[in-house]
Amino acid sequence: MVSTGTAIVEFQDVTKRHDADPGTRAALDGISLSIRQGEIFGVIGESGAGKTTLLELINGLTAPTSGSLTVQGVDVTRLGRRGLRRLRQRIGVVFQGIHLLSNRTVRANVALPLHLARRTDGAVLSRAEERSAVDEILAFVGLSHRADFFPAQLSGGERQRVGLARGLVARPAVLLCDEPTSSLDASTTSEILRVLSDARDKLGTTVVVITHDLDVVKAICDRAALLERGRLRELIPVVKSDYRSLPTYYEQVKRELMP
Ligand SMILES: Nc1ncnc2c1ncn2[C@@H]1O[C@H](COP(=O)(O)OP(=O)(O)OP(=O)(O)O)[C@@H](O)[C@H]1O
Repeated sequence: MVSTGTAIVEFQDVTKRHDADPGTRAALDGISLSIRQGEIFGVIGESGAGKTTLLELINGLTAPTSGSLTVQGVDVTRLGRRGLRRLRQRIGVVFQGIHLLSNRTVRANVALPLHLARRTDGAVLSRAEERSAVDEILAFVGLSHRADFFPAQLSGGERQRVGLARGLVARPAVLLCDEPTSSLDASTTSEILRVLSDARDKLGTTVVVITHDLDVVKAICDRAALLERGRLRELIPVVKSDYRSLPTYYEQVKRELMP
């Protein structure tokens, strides 16, 4: 699926102050931008630029101090607790550190968002539907053979893919990812980028991804917002390469260490 051009997330003059003191710099200051349905949208900028705050606003984890923010046409600043819970069910998250439950299997970790939806809003899926949703998404991220493993038995890249499966299992309209490839080697990064590209192309998910790695932006993003000290410095249409053309780990070692 390609981007339809319809806005799915819209910031209008959004400012966020974490600190009530007007003397301190706002984490985000007068941000206006639209994220289009079906695109992979990068969020880049130096440490402290406001990237995580931007993601937390989309998810309703924190509220704007001023301005308006809509997700699928709904003004998130006007939502009560129940509305926010519903919003979060339509938004998958893969935050830094993943936080898998170490005493649960891969399958149980991935099923977690479905269980939470069941607890908060009654049974959404039957147990059989739930199991097949988990099986399908594990196949999608290439981890069917790890379903009954525990997180400690997995590699870092596999754990990250479990995090992506958990973020996608409820088939969210939007997937928010904070540094999904940090501290992964080149080949593992490529695997993660394939899953994100497939999520957009095959599941129609809109993906918003924070990254410090500009190769990641070039490989999968349609556009990227460059934040600087809380302001939108540039909105960049990305001239894409392809995640499959990223150098392998061996090629990187050769280039950097064996010139
Ligand atoms: N909960 C909070 N309370 C107070 N200040 C905060 C809070 N969260 C973030 N900030 C401040 O808001 C600004 C933006 O932080 P944010 O985490 O959004 O930046 P970032 O671009 O994600 O940084 P990094 O790349 O280091 O994760 C920073 O000055 C930060 O110190």
